[in-house]
Amino acid sequence: MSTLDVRDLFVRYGKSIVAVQGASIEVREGEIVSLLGQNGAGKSTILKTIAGIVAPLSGSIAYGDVDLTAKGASRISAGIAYVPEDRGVFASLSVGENLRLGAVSRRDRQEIDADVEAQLERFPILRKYWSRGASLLSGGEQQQLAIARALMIRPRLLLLDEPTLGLAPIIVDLIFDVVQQLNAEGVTVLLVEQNAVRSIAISDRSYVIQAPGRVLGSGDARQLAANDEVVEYLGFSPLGDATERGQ
Ligand SMILES: Nc1ncnc2c1ncn2[C@@H]1O[C@H](COP(=O)(O)OP(=O)(O)OP(=O)(O)O)[C@@H](O)[C@H]1O
Repeated sequence: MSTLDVRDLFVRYGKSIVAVQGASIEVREGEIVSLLGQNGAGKSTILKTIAGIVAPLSGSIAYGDVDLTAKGASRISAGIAYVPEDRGVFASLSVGENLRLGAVSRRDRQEIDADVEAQLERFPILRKYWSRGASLLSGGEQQQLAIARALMIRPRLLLLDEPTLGLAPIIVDLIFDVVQQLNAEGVTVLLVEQNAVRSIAISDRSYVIQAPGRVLGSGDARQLAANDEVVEYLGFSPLGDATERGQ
């Protein structure tokens, strides 16, 4: 059982911008956990630090017995895949080339082919546009490509940053469905989302993050709903009962 254990994380940009201030987060194997909060709360920075894109000032990040703050710690070897908010697809490459790039660290050619096929089954639009330049895809199609590419490392833990941001409702439904499907297949998911209602509904637990990068409260929908500060900050009760405020 590998648990992602983030403890007392502090992250600064430059000398003066404190983005994360003492956040501690735990994601147990098999869970869907979401990080919720307003713009600028520090959610993306927490995810980027776990993904190794940003270095923490202090604090520890461990996945099972792997110390992810150690120099040269490989997320890919640890089984961690990251889908950034900007999706990070290579605009000058085709859909197929982008997808195959996700397996660049692997040598098992036949299994890679099988995994490509599995992703094309999961996301039929990628089969349709296999040879098309990735820059020609819509935002929702690019998001599907970004998730499919991340899955090509066969992650045990998937980090998703705002996967539904700016997408049409039907694609938002598809992405939330995919997250649940992947979880049912055994992938642990840490999700940063603006869509707090949908995220809480599919998550085992959520962390509500308040600027600058502090955990205001955490737990399942019932526990969040019992926390007045969290309900006040979110502007609604996660249980959708009579305590609903402003939404
Ligand atoms: N590259 C950067 N350089 C300087 N400051 C940054 C940088 N990235 C983020 N910040 C600042 O760090 C704080 C946390 O930002 P972060 O993006 O982590 O928040 P967030 O909760 O993910 O918000 P959003 O939902 O808007 O992405 C904000 O004050 C933001 O302006």
